[in-house]
Amino acid sequence: MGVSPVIAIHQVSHFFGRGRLRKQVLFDIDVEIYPGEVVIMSGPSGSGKTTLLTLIGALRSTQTGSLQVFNQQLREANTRELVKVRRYIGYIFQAHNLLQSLTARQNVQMALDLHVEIDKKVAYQRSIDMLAEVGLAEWANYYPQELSGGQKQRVAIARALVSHPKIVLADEPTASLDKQSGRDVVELMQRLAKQQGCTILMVTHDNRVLDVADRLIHMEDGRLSTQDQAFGLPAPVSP
Ligand SMILES: Nc1ncnc2c1ncn2[C@@H]1O[C@H](COP(=O)(O)OP(=O)(O)OP(=O)(O)O)[C@@H](O)[C@H]1O
Repeated sequence: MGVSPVIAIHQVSHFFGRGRLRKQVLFDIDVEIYPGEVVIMSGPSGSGKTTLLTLIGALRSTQTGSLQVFNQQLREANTRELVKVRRYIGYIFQAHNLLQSLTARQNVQMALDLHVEIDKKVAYQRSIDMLAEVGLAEWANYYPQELSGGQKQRVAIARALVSHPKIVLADEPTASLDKQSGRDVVELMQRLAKQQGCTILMVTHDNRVLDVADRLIHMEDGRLSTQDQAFGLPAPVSP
């Protein structure tokens, strides 16, 4: 028996607006993503990448087709089911949306608040350890405005990974970072994901980081095309 996909999307379309303003932004999306894969999605601005990411993240309702995450069908799922799915997903979205009034450690620990089974002391220690993993041990008690862009992005990564999610969804995690910090951030995500065995789906325009992917997928005008291998190389022909 083969490994089952952690994300299975079949014939998913998406529409925004109503009546005359109704506009289709996703067309018959079909894709399966497997445990432990690092998948990078590229594509022009406005092509529908963020929309697809928020559907997979159970942050928006699936309107048509079938979208299964951890074998849970998200189309017509109720709030309780959606919340349950979200608990196993780490989100790294644009502008890192850290809470300015919380320290780096508190921002990270917040992600564990959903997990009532984790004792507060354990949550505290795990947050400190996770910050150390991303190279910010010394910065745990600093506030976001005291950190550089790259450091803030690393706090966001620590927050996304501290609960050991099964899936990490990242929307342009290297935006606003210089070349080296962008590289560092992506390699860090890749390393931590491999350590924790989680799946990463990352949207990026940044050609400099494509090589961390196991697979590239491309969105254009709401349609997804896939390539079997990173770098768009043709698949080897079997003898
Ligand atoms: N809440 C919304 N209401 C109406 N239209 C929307 C909404 N969100 C996105 N759109 C439209 O849907 C299309 C796809 O947007 P989406 O943000 O998914 O693209 P994207 O590929 O992520 O772009 P970018 O790379 O610029 O973030 C765009 O035409 C956008 O204007």
